[in-house]
Amino acid sequence: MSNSVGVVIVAAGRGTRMGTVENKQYLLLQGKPIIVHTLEVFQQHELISEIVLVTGKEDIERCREWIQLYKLDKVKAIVPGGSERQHSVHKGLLKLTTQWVMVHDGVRPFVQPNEIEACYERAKQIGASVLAVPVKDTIKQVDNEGKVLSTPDRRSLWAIQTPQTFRLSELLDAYAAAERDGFLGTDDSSLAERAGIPVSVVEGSYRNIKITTPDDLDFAEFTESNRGEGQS
Ligand SMILES: Nc1ccn([C@@H]2O[C@H](COP(=O)(O)OP(=O)(O)OP(=O)(O)O)[C@@H](O)[C@H]2O)c(=O)n1
Ligand SMILES: C[C@](O)(CO)[C@H](O)COP(=O)(O)O
Repeated sequence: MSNSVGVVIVAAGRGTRMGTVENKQYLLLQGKPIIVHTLEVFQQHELISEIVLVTGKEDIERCREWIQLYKLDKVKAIVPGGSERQHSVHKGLLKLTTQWVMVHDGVRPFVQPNEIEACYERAKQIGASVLAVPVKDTIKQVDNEGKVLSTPDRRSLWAIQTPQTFRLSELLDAYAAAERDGFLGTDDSSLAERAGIPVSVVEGSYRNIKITTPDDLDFAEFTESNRGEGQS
């Protein structure tokens, strides 16, 4: 239990922006479901002792079969998700028994082992951490009619990824508070921030994409087929 690290991998989304019949987390990348690629990164990491996988209720059985087939023996539970990502994460958190938790999107298969380690080290120092990259484009705030309202200073803007790392007890409290207050966030850190938990960014890689739209699949195929050929 002391300094043990578990991970909740959420894969209960519908993938509406991808628009495929098959849910995007189960599409094949080099012959293997995307969710299996993601699970393998954490299965193979020495820091991680437990994995909780959150999926659609109708997908639990096939996920169980893949877990057997690919020998993913760190997966301690497969739980059905909720209607929003936040609900899915919450259900997963309730199954973990470790001191620390990483929350990771099932559709981010390109996270690197050294990034996982850096996230954990920073969380131990600060309280919590999120993997992120500085934004490369100029960002504008725009109103509903398309009128530009402002141009925030890019130097303070980061695009946030996963994993996001917390003390499990603190994140559970933050989730309970969000539910009580009816707060819905698009990431886990936003719940921690409103609970007063200090969060630090860890600079990651632009390759750690969330596979969201069809163009992301082209990138994913390219990256996976070039693995081991100079790609980190
Ligand atoms: N109710 C939900 C919604 C999302 N997720 C998971 O959260 C991650 C990030 O969500 P996103 O990529 O936006 O997935 P979807 O919600 O599936 O996509 P979309 O918004 O296009 O429908 C994904 O691994 C997704 O499966 C989840 O577990 N439960
Ligand atoms: C958690 C996340 O991946 C960080 O970028 C992202 O916020 C998930 O948001 P989505 O709207 O569910 O894609």
